[in-house]
Amino acid sequence: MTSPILVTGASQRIGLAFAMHCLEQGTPVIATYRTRRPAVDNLQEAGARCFYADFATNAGIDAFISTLREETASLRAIIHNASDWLPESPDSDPAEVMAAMMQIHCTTPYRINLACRDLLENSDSVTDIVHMTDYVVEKGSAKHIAYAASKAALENLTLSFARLLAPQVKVNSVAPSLIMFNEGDSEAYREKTLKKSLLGIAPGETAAVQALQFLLDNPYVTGRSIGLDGGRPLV
Ligand SMILES: NC(=O)C1=CN([C@@H]2O[C@H](COP(=O)(O)OP(=O)(O)OC[C@H]3O[C@@H](n4cnc5c(N)ncnc54)[C@H](OP(=O)(O)O)[C@@H]3O)[C@@H](O)[C@H]2O)C=CC1
Ligand SMILES: Nc1nc2c(c(=O)[nH]1)N=C([C@H](O)[C@@H](O)CO)CN2
Repeated sequence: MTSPILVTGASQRIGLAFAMHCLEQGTPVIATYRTRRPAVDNLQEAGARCFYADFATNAGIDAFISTLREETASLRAIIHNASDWLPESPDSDPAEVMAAMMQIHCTTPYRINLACRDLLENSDSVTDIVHMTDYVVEKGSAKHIAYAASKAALENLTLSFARLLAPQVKVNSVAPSLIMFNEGDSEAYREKTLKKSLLGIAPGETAAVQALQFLLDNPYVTGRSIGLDGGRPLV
């Protein structure tokens, strides 16, 4: 019996695309959502076990961990995808922005990895954790300072958990820059952002799905970050 892959934040975009990809490959999926969209119904109909989870509080994290442990005795992989891209703004409290960013991008993966490591180790084959970080870990961000810092913390978790869990569990990051725009992104923003990379495209979810599948398939990569950035560092 193939152990399931946990994908957090799977109600839309990259998380949804990877969850669907896993199901199409015949791999069971446990997916979390915070907003019940029609896509979650589609995911459920495709065979995923979908659970509500709001990681904004530690109680929310712990409630999901309890649900997960009731649901399965083993995991093939954990994909920490859930994320909020919060900018600094004049009407937001910097302390609240930093707390929210560290909660979703650092505390949530940290607590789930520690509480569920045995589910990954209860496997007769090597298993995986993947943290979805961000290109800005390398460069910082003037407009998403707390976000970038929290993703840098997540990147460091990759190093620590790779040390802690080897050789049974591989732990890596995928560090995207622009993958896909959000509804409401202006034409001016889109044009400006596309110019930030050598390849000048927004590749869409498939690029992220391919990177994630590469990490799950490759037996000799751990503690590393796969840059998914169209050559942005060279611009
Ligand atoms: N898209 C891009 O171009 C880029 C993406 N990345 C990273 O890749 C990953 C996927 O990106 P993308 O698909 O755009 O992500 P989204 O912005 O679509 O966020 C993914 C999901 O995270 C969930 N989420 C947010 N906050 C919480 C919370 N407190 N508790 C539980 N779930 C929460 C949301 O759930 P719901 O909608 O159900 O409320 C959302 O659907 C992210 O980690 C992102 O930072 C990095 C660089 C570029
Ligand atoms: N959780 C999210 N994180 C990020 C998103 C997003 O939509 N959701 N988008 C970006 C941008 O595409 C950026 O990489 C390019 O401007 C970054 N993080």
